[in-house]
Amino acid sequence: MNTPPPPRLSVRGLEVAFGGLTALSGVSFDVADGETVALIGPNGAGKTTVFNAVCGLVKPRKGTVRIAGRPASARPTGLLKAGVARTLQGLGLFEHLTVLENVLVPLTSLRETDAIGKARKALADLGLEHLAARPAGTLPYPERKRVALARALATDPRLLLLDEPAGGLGSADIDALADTVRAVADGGRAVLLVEHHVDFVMEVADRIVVLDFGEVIATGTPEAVQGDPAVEAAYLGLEAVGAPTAAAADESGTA
Ligand SMILES: Nc1ncnc2c1ncn2[C@@H]1O[C@H](COP(=O)(O)OP(=O)(O)OP(=O)(O)O)[C@@H](O)[C@H]1O
Repeated sequence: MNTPPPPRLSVRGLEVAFGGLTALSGVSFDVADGETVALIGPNGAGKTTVFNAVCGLVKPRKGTVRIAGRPASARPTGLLKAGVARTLQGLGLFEHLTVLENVLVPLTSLRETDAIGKARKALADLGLEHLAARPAGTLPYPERKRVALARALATDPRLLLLDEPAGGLGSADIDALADTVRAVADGGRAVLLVEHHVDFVMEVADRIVVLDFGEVIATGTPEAVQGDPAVEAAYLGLEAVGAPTAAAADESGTA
């Protein structure tokens, strides 16, 4: 009998503490090849900490993170080798380098011509080729955000981690981003994203994992999660699944 291959990403029983604060407790979920999973939850729920644990930036007190069945590496080169790429909330671009040079940064281990070919293809895929020679810092925010995504995609990741990819974008850019994410997953890659933008999550996610106070309170399709009473309660009575703003949280606290 053939054993099925392990999931691209498998998180099991993750527990992370910062001093006396338990930021994550018993967090488990998988992401399969070709699947887009969104991690959502109110502010401070632990979403970024999950990302950081997957990338080895925080050390779990308990639990495991496996990439295609192997323990995840804590080193950037190890992650690259394991086919993991991540975009950052702060983008992390080198503002004085050109767009092309930024996309080349994770490709330094390749022969120069191969690296340039991959970088140019990633830029072309995201409609950025004409901006290749521009210093990244001179571009408007949506373009800079696309450069960061191109840099991650240029590495041909098997697992793409997106930290608030829709944040700060207008609706046209969000639609284009949704197309890109769908194309990435349709190409067989696994995508894990942290996102506050409800409509975007509902559109691109195959599955949603909802965190609250560091624990998974629901997992399922966007439709299932949207109607889950525990999720509604976590969002303090907001009508739909989404990130409560500070104002919304205050209002519900005084309601
Ligand atoms: N380096 C750290 N040191 C101490 N506490 C931390 C650290 N990083 C996160 N925390 C705490 O861990 C908890 C989870 O934080 P995390 O940033 O993962 O939440 P989040 O769901 O990503 O929130 P947001 O939506 O606001 O980005 C919070 O209580 C936060 O204050």
